[in-house]
Amino acid sequence: MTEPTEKQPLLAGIELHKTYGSTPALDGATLRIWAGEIVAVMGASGSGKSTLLHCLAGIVRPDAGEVRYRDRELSAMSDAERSALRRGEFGFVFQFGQLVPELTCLENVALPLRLDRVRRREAERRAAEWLTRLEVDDVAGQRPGEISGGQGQRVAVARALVTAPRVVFADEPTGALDSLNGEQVMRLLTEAARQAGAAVVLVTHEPRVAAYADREIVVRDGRTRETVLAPR
Ligand SMILES: Nc1ncnc2c1ncn2[C@@H]1O[C@H](COP(=O)(O)OP(=O)(O)OP(=O)(O)O)[C@@H](O)[C@H]1O
Repeated sequence: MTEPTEKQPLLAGIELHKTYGSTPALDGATLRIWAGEIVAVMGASGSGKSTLLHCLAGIVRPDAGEVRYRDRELSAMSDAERSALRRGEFGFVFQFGQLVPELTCLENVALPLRLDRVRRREAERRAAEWLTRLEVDDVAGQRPGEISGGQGQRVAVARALVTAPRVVFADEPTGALDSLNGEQVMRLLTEAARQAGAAVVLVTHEPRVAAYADREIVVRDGRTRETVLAPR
């Protein structure tokens, strides 16, 4: 694969259309993500934000339009290739951390590495480093049911970043948190992603959360519109 350049985005969804039954979710949405940038996808409930994120991440196949990661078209990949791409290059954070309740926080963060056959000791060493970066090393030995929502989201961010992804998809990562915890999660998520050089696609309807991004895209009735190009 060629390196993304100034002229080539890392990830692009072009003229995406997606209909669920008779409900149009995307109606010609276009979004280009450049390496290392943080993009907020905003819009009203039901406007198509999550569907756009799922198409870009190769989770949902658009009815029309194309999604390109570097120089590869996702629809031309086999399911196995797409899931390898998601595991190797992408990280995910959702509204409710979706940590495995039976595992400790350390084991949760180490899990993606273990699935990639990294040996336990090495996986747990790297997981512990990420818990420290997200300022939740003190909950390493606890299970998700024993920690707060904010701590859980920080553990989920650590798990998303532990595999050194090129793109982190975050769908309302602070949606279940109060504003103080939400701000903390956003600060740590964006600092960690910038340090790691990962791009972030951040779906949110909160302007305060979107303020952490370099750029905002608004989705309305399944179509995208760029509003702000803020200098860093
Ligand atoms: N799996 C699905 N099956 C049927 N309809 C769906 C499905 N996913 C989304 N939709 C519909 O597609 C439209 C866009 O939904 P989407 O979840 O992408 O919007 P959103 O902007 O992320 O909304 P929210 O902010 O409420 O999460 C909505 O009308 C929704 O009801």
